[in-house]
Amino acid sequence: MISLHNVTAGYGRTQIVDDVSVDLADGEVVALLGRNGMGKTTLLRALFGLCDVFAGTLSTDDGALPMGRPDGLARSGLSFMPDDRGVFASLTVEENLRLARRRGHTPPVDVLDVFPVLRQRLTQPAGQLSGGQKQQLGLARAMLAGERAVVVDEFSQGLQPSIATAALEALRTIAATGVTVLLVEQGPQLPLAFADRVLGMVKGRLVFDESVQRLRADPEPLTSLLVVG
Ligand SMILES: Nc1ncnc2c1ncn2[C@@H]1O[C@H](COP(=O)(O)OP(=O)(O)OP(=O)(O)O)[C@@H](O)[C@H]1O
Repeated sequence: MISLHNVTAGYGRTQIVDDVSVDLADGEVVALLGRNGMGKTTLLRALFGLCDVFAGTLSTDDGALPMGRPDGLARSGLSFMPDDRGVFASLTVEENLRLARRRGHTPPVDVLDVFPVLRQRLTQPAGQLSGGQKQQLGLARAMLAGERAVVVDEFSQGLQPSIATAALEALRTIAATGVTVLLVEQGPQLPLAFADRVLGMVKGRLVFDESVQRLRADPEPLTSLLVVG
């Protein structure tokens, strides 16, 4: 279990994320949804120290995790793909992948099978990749590094639907080994097909926490969350 307690965060004096608490189970695939500007990215950034954290804690069953310390979280097996994808432009695809790999940890998927274009471009600098290819490299890196949790912002940005589906199938396989997966996604389609649970954010607060099983039967709450009223 990964638990966030009373996380409040923002930029400078501006508070964006407002007192967010949530538990994420081992092996669970959770989608964080909400309209533009509601604070989804800021919540993920808070965990990994990429904005100002005013209050809150992050913990697992084993104890507290160093919220806001990307190096400490990486050592604890939490990986993060930020919205700019977090790849090293001057390093080759192969070097980017090698740096993400954790010693002693082999994910249950071969990322080069999930993203075949990366195999063709192993020797190319990541900076020369297209936007969609960088997204695939960022996801591959997150999959390699996430021994305990994989956290991904703007999951399907720039991905062809078939690649997004392959990536989600891979993340499900990874989750089946007990890794927690948390994804920010724009639309409801992929979460409804692949996630276990949907969290909804409005104006920095989590206002919605529902199993996908229930949402498949009645998607109306999702529509209210995502459509500008
Ligand atoms: N670096 C920043 N400095 C100040 N305000 C920011 C910064 N980044 C984002 N914000 C503001 O924080 C609020 C929440 O933005 P955030 O990116 O977290 O939302 P989001 O739900 O992820 O939306 P989107 O899907 O558009 O990325 C917005 O009002 C945004 O303008």
